[in-house]
Amino acid sequence: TRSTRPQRLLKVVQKRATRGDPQSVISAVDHFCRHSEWAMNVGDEKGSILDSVVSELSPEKVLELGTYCGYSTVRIARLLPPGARLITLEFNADYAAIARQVIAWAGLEDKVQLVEGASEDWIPRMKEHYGIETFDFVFLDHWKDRYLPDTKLMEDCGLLRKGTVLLADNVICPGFPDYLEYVRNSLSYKSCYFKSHLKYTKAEDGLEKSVFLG
Ligand SMILES: O=C(NCCO)c1cc(-c2ccc(F)cc2)cc(O)c1O
Ligand SMILES: [Mg+2]
Repeated sequence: TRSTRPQRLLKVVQKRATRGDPQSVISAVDHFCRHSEWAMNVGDEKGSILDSVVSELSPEKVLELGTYCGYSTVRIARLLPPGARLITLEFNADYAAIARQVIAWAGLEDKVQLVEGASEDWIPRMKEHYGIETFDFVFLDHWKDRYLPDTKLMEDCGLLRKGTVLLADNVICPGFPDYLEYVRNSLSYKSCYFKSHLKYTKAEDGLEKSVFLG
């Protein structure tokens, strides 16, 4: 049977990128998406906004919701200080299998814990399973109708602290109106919009950065 798009993306990474070199993995995926097939990763333009937010924060404890093929996982993990940890949750087993190999090819497996399963099942277990008190940075890039319930769940589980930064992909496309309304109107968040484009296209998209005020 025909290979899947994530499988073809992994092949390109293993063919074009150098083992242990995260930047070459990023470039290989960008090349694949720009010249071969569109894929739903954050892309290079929004990716550099993600890079600047992570670099500025230098977070110790990071949560990513929605791994897909591991592109943003690699973008984030390559910028983390020594000893920092990234936990990434992926519901789709096929995506998780590919992402593990992409993360390993980048040589970042020591910084990244990929957890397969539903975010609503795993968020309540972060403390007991992974010894996490609170997260410094959360990247939301999973099912758009899960952004708001999972954010409320993180609040209820005490996983956010004063100053925790939430960065959400896809403000416009596919979009998440309920989450946007919440973080922009809640007194518990200071929110701002980084305008960009849907990866490798002219369509507008953007990232919403929201700081939890406690
Ligand atoms: O569903 C998404 N993510 C969760 C599953 O991994 C997702 C979708 C799209 C997208 C798709 C189809 C289209 F026409 C436009 C955008 C883009 C993204 O950045 C995304 O994260
Ligand atoms: Mg996205």
